[in-house]
Amino acid sequence: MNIRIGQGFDVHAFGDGDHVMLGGVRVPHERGIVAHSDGDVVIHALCDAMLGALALGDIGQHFPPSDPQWKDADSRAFLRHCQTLIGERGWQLGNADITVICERPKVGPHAAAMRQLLAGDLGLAEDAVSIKATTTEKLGFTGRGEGIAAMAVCLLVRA
Ligand SMILES: Nc1ccn([C@@H]2O[C@H](COP(=O)(O)O)[C@@H](O)[C@H]2O)c(=O)n1
Ligand SMILES: C[C@@]1(CO)OP(=O)(O)OP(=O)(O)OC[C@H]1O
Repeated sequence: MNIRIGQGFDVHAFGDGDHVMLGGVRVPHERGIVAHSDGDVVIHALCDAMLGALALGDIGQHFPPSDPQWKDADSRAFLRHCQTLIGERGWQLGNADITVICERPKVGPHAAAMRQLLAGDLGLAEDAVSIKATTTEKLGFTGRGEGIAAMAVCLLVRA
């Protein structure tokens, strides 16, 4: 087969702070994120999609939350690592589609910046990186504003 598909999902709770990192973009918010790293759910979900397409486990196996090396880490380092793994195995990322799930912050105003940054990091055209967002109509933990979630799907093609 010359194509592979991968999917990823991540959740983080809101905590103290004044911003959330989403797709490498610092988004002002009245809450922060509880996480070992910078808590970027967009990048974590995307990394899990990339690792899933390679059947190489998940982000926690590559960057254990018990390892102080990853405390407050910039999640873009995880993304670059996953991109390297893809290249080493003779694949290249075709496209990625990501959905952020939260009531707030509003993602739409920051989506273009996220696409630009992620596409740059991944060596892709911006139209190969999609960022979408939805609320859960005030239902569940995202609806109550307790946390934020992201889902990602990606396609790998033979290099
Ligand atoms: N955090 C969010 C959530 C949603 N959006 C945008 O609003 C649209 C409507 O959301 P519904 O959950 O009511 O369907 C959605 O399609 C997004 O365009 C957003 O930007 N940020
Ligand atoms: C990213 C890592 C890094 O230690 O920790 P967290 O920032 O807590 O994020 P999570 O989505 O739980 O993924 C696990 C870890 O790999």
